[in-house]
Amino acid sequence: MKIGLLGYGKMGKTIEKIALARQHDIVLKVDTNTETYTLDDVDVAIDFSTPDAAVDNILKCFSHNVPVISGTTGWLQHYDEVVAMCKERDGTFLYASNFSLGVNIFFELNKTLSKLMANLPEYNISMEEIHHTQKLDAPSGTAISLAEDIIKNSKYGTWTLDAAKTKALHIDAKRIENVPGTHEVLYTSNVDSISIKHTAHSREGFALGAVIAAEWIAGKKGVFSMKDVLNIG
Ligand SMILES: NC(=O)C1=CN([C@@H]2O[C@H](COP(=O)(O)OP(=O)(O)OC[C@H]3O[C@@H](n4cnc5c(N)ncnc54)[C@H](OP(=O)(O)O)[C@@H]3O)[C@@H](O)[C@H]2O)C=CC1
Ligand SMILES: O=C(O)C1=N[C@H](C(=O)O)C[C@H](O)C1
Repeated sequence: MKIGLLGYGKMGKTIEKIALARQHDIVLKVDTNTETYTLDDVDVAIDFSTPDAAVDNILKCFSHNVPVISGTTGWLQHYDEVVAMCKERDGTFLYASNFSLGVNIFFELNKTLSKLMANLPEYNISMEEIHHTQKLDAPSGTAISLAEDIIKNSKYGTWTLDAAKTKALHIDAKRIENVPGTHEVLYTSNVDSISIKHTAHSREGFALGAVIAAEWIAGKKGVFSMKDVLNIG
């Protein structure tokens, strides 16, 4: 498969390594030094760019009839518009806040735990996410996905980064040098605590998931998620 990388930073380079090992060709690498480029030779584009760049990159793929996988976070306020545009253009699109198999299992654990805890308001819920210091967005896209699933079954109507807002689900977003991505959900009552935690040891799990999604999506039309790819949940 001929893959185009829209974003050739930490993730783009990790994806390149894994895609080459799986016998794919990288025919395009785009970063801020790229002045113009064509998608003519690309079978599937993989966007791991920046919150400001992602929407234009994805729409450009729809215009050129190229299936696109996006893992860029921090642009989700435009998700519904992008989905509508994909349908209008009969395009192919898959977004995931986290492509790793482990986190997608963790998403299912989080949903199950939140349902079990739904009628136990004596537990306060909080979350922590830790990432490297170059990360542009906070909280992480993964933390937002986890929070949205918790909120559906809890006393909290929304999430917040502000610990003083005790009526909202607090997400503590920490930035520490070289941390690839850690997420924890914590339930605490007066008598005990329950927590679930996922720790990424490198970026390879995210990159492998994105390449598997690109392999899976080739030849398909529509809007998909990692649940479709992994057949879980
Ligand atoms: N969903 C998931 O599983 C994961 C998602 N992410 C997300 O992926 C994104 C990228 O992460 P990461 O690789 O660590 O970030 P980096 O900052 O290392 O890389 C971003 C890349 O995007 C490039 N870029 C900037 N503007 C554009 C543009 N207009 N078009 C194309 N490329 C552009 C940058 O160029 P230059 O190098 O010239 O600045 C850089 O190469 C983030 O949003 C992050 O949150 C990260 C890991 C996993
Ligand atoms: O920026 C990162 O590095 C990561 N971003 C994603 C997110 O925002 O959830 C996924 C992963 O945690 C790494």
